[in-house]
Amino acid sequence: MNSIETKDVHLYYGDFHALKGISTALKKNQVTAFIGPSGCGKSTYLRCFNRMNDLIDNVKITGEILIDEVDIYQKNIRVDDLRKHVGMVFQKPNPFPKSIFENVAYGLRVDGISDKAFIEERVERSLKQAALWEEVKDKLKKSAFELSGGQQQRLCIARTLAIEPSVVLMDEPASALDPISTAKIEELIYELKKDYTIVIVTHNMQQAGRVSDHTAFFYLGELIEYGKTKTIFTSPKDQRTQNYITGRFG
Ligand SMILES: Nc1ncnc2c1ncn2[C@@H]1O[C@H](COP(=O)(O)OP(=O)(O)OP(=O)(O)O)[C@@H](O)[C@H]1O
Repeated sequence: MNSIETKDVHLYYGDFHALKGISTALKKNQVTAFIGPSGCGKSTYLRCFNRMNDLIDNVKITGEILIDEVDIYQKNIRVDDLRKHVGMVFQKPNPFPKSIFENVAYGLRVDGISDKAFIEERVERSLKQAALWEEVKDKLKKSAFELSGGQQQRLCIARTLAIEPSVVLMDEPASALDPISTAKIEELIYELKKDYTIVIVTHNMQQAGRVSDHTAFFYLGELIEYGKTKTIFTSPKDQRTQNYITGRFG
């Protein structure tokens, strides 16, 4: 079953044609990695899935994007609801200036939930899912800024999970982290796919190889090749994919 399906997606930043007719079907409960040289459109395409590009002036998008069979660019879509369904984790951890607990509870409170026991249960569950609970359970009232970078990133993941999205988008989630924190995030991604569909942008090809089931290779705004990660890395069909994965450019 597919979680994300796109048909002939084009995106323009003003006159600049950044995405050139991208069609894909990304499977549910799988990890898909987007790879490709800098500036090829990976993040732009990822940001289409929760309409983050709406925030940028002068952007024009054509084509169709369905998430869990709903056309997310239809007129009657509420973007707030879409972003609950499609969560996002950014490159740099961006916790709020609040306690660890309140960071995770934030989305629930914004949603109008006030049941204390419910919130406590959901915060604990989300921190456990993000493999952070054991490290923070005795200091939930402390500021999120007291955590290490890697812990802050797992906190941001917990914050995203707390509102029970179906899809989690990750834009280079480990690129600002040390190797041990990176390994933790990778393990976590692997675990999370049981419950979520995950799309990750990464520059790190070993990482794509370790965490993803499917890989999409982008070049100059086009999707060049998409398939099982193993196949893309061992026997790509397109010469450009071959050149990229063997380090000949990018
Ligand atoms: N807000 C914007 N306004 C104008 N052009 C943009 C904007 N954001 C991105 N671009 C351009 O669109 C193209 C694709 O950028 P994008 O960030 O999606 O690439 P990327 O593959 O994610 O790159 P990187 O790996 O370096 O993050 C680039 O040429 C970039 O300069």
